[in-house]
Amino acid sequence: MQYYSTNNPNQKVSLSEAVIKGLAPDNGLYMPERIPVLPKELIERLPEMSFREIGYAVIGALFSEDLSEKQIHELVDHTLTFDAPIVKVEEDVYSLELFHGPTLAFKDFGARFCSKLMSMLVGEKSQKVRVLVATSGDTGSAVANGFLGVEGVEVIILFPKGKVSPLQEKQFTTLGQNITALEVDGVFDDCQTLVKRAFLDPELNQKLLLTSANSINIARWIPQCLYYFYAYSRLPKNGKKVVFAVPSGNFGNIGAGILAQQMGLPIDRFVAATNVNKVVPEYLHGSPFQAKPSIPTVSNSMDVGNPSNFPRLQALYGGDEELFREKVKGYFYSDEQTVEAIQSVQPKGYTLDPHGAVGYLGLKDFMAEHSGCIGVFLETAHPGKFRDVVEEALGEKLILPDRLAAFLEGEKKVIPIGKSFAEFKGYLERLD
Ligand SMILES: N[C@@H](CCOP(=O)(O)O)C(=O)O
Repeated sequence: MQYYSTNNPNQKVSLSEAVIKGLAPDNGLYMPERIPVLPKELIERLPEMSFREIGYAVIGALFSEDLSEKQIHELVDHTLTFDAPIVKVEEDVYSLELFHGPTLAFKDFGARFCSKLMSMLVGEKSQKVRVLVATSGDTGSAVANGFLGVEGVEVIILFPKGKVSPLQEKQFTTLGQNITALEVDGVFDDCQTLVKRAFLDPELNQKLLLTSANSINIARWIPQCLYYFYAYSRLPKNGKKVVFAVPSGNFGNIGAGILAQQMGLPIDRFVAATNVNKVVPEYLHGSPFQAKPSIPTVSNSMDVGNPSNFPRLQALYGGDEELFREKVKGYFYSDEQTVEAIQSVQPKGYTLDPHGAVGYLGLKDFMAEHSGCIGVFLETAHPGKFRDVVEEALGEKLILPDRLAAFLEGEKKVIPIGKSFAEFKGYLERLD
């Protein structure tokens, strides 16, 4: 299978090149040239299959031209080491809990897959691989964890100073070893711009082997489709139309859901739910797409003003805006609404995190306008990662899972930098 750049469908590369480069040289995102459709019988059999069996079938359909069956099994086994249960919150409303991995966020799936696939494809390179990552909170910790101690790889994480939750920050600034955190005096979009410029800089690429573990890289993006298949297979549908509501920032997660749908998973619609960083909901309501500076919110992982994966969503709908707006419904919410959702759902016995709360609100609004649906919202991170916000909303202390509390022990180590590319480039040029 080859992968084309969203900026030029004729610009195609192999799986290996797409993964190692991360971003296409024309600044486009790589996309599979063909989306394989799974046989109907397989979709019908999903409820009898384990998460890993589903993984072998889905990843096999996408990668079997490039990887052996053994490699596909290794990749899936390495990735799916924890569950992604669906939990009933209300009648016809389910939470897909994606926080049971090592760093308690959905990014663990993609980060684990990405690190494994990269090590398979890079092989015994004599040159050190530098993984550059921009994070608004969760990607940083998942990638740091996924690549910690991997020989021949150095991870450089750029995060916006003061704009990620204290626990998220601890998760990627305390690890040491091959993980370095750069604290950028700016917003997430500045971090994302810096890493993208580095990938396109001829001098840097002459000297260093740079790649990405953000969802711009297909190795991070594609495996996120797996939990849509799994959740669908476990949902008691009772003949109702299935809707997924996805709290969205960089829009990779919802893109992976649309990929699953186009591979034959019978999802009726998607809800793209955001905080006040609402450029995509505005587009879905008919405005032209217009990137804007990001605004800090209580759901900080979604504080993205220029979502990287927007071109990928356009590509998935073949550039048909009408179809895109028909299949994906956009909603956005203020911090007050987010906090109210956390408060109103708690008495039902379920604790939302601020991102899941935005997804829940989007799902409820969609269901109020469309009858006969059953809905799943993605709980993208554990509420404990945002304990300041959640504890204040609920007026009670949260019990942190041990593996989250353990991060509090470490000492924060960062390199502060400004948001100019010259400064970042200077830092990279000094690496040996
Ligand atoms: N929400 C993200 C921002 C980066 O997104 P990615 O999916 O492209 O890595 C974060 O938590 O860092």
